[in-house]
Amino acid sequence: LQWVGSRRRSKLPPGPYPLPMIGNLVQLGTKPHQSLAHLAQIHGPIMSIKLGQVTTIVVSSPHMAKEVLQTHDRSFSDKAVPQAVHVHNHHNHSVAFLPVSPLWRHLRKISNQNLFSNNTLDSNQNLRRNKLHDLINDIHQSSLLGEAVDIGKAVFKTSINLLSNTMFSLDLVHSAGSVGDFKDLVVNIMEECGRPNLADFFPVLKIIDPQGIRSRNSVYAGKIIHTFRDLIHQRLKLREDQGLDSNNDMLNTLLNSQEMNQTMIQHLALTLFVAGTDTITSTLEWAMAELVQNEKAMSKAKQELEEIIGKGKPVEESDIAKLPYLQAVIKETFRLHPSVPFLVPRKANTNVEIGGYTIPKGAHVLVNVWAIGRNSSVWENAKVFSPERFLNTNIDVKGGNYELTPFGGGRRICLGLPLAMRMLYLMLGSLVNCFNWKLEEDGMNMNMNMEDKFGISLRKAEPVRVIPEKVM
Ligand code: HEM
Repeated sequence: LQWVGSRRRSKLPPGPYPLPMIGNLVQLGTKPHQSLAHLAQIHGPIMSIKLGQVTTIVVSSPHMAKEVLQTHDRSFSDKAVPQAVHVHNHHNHSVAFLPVSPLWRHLRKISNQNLFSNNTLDSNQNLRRNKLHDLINDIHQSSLLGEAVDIGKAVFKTSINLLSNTMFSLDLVHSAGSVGDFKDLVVNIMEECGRPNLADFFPVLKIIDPQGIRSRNSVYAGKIIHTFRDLIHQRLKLREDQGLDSNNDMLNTLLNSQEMNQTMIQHLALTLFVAGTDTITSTLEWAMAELVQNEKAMSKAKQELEEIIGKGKPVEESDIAKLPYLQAVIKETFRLHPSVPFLVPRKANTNVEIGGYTIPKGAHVLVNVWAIGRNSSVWENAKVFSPERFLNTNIDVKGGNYELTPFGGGRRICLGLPLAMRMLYLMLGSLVNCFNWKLEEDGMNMNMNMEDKFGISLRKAEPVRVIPEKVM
């Protein structure tokens, strides 16, 4: 491994330079977002690290993020596809990993039309309302029993069933008990994709798969793909028996599309389910963790909800625009705990000059949004959870404010952003307005472990377990 430094006007890689801190090298494997943020404080907002045959550029300032995501979007719009994704030919089918190409455009368009456009989302609000009510009922049952709720599990069940209803018109997870299996598969996939893999840096190791990452991921992804394959077969049988498909869902549309075959549908579903469930779950876990420890923010959020929609009621999508404090809580959660801390790594498709450096063609480019969110020259009291900082600003998360880009930006911006935002507001607002919460251990909202765990996404290392009390 070579630390090749961050000198201005240098053509990268000019090194090698000695790595400044061995501790950081060790940490690179387990907490790369933190150690690279630390190195950025010393070496500036653009760094280059060469491991094996791969040069990785890490940018850590809003200005550099803008260079990558907007100014040179075209040059950085392909993805650096990890070996972990080379399973079941997923890299050749997934909208998240395909290079910008006619197939990628088609998959984005068909997903937008059927899932994410404002018209579609407005027309299937009822689905989300129903799944939200299931969530509130589950939590109400726990409150009657005085049981703690594992927020991650509860939210994961809601997210996955919401997606499975939109796509397949059914609940994929029925009981709280069966959430674990599917959640474990998704979490394992994210962890394997984020794990440093020697085969990504030394191509000669690709066949050997020395850490077993590809082979484990093949098993996890295979299980999910089989589930979707069975669902597609059941639907085809139904269409054959009944002569028509009365389900008004995404599967119906995809099966009718000349441009999609069954394999493409399975991989699209895998991409959307994995990308969409882990990110939403971890964001809500962090938001609840911050709120239960921050009495002032929690009571302000409750007060706003009570005034605008009424005490103890679930949030409706039409309420969202009237809830600035809730919106600020979500933004503040994204600032401190972006669920995809480096975005999905990009790959330079040509030599590009940014900020005085030449990024070589083929280099991997990471935008450290975690570091940007905690940078004290960008944010006042950067370490403090304070939703108020967003109350009188126009900063939003839609890819135009480079100090806050949890969904990325440019043409590869998160496809699921419009759905994600609706789900986050609905779930967080309703959890806050329908229940009072205290920590499981002793009710003292002081000592929650706020350590994170890096996969490709950043989750809480320990689950958030909190005891609900129904608001009457
Ligand atoms: C809190 C929620 C979410 C966060 C923070 C998030 C974040 C991200 C990020 C950072 C990227 C990479 C963007 C870039 O490289 O510029 C991405 C891509 C993507 N996301 Fe999300 N995401 C979320 C929810 C969802 C949901 C709900 C879905 C779908 C159901 C989804 C589907 C996708 C897809 C398909 C891509 C790949 C797009 C492409 O490469 O063209 N995401 N997301």
